[in-house]
Amino acid sequence: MIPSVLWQAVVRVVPVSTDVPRDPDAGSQELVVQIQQLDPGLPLPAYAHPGDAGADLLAAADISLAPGERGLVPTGVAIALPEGHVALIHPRSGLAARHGLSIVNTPGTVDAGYRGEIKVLLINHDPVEPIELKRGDRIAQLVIQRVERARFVAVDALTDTARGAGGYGSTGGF
Ligand SMILES: O=c1ccn([C@H]2C[C@H](O)[C@@H](COP(=O)(O)OP(=O)(O)OP(=O)(O)O)O2)c(=O)[nH]1
Ligand SMILES: [Mg+2]
Repeated sequence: MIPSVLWQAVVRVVPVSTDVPRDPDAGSQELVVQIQQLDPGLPLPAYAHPGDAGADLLAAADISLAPGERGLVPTGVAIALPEGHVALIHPRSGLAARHGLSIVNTPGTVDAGYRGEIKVLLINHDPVEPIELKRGDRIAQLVIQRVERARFVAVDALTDTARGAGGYGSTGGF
């Protein structure tokens, strides 16, 4: 039996085994992701601040959305995510708050095996005002995460939990 303090020390020094490429100059937080510029005139997606979770995606075309209208907007980039990762396309809160701009399928899912152009399915939720977007505008943000793949095992009954089948407001609300 290893004492808890010693066990924690052991856990801390054991290197995590991973075959995901990492930039040796950028510390362990940065994952290297290959990106193809399908529209070389546009800057690459970028993080606005250190520590940001999302890299801003740019519109590769002008687009006008009438109230309630949606549109599939090209971003001019394709990526090759390392296996075991996903890129999620999230709305930008500023555009949502100011203009009612969101994403129909939020968050959009970019699979590790996808090599096509990343596109953003925008929607104008404003009931009155159209939204005019210009090529180069930052329209969404890409959050890259590790992801698990499940092996689904069929069983007759699931394990018991405190929540059980309660949901959809089972704990109350306002
Ligand atoms: O907002 C999005 C959502 C998806 N994709 C691309 C990447 C993703 O890997 C692929 C398929 O997306 P998804 O699985 O969500 O769509 P589907 O309707 O299930 O299509 P498919 O049958 O091709 O999987 O389309 C985007 O570029 N933007
Ligand atoms: Mg799919």
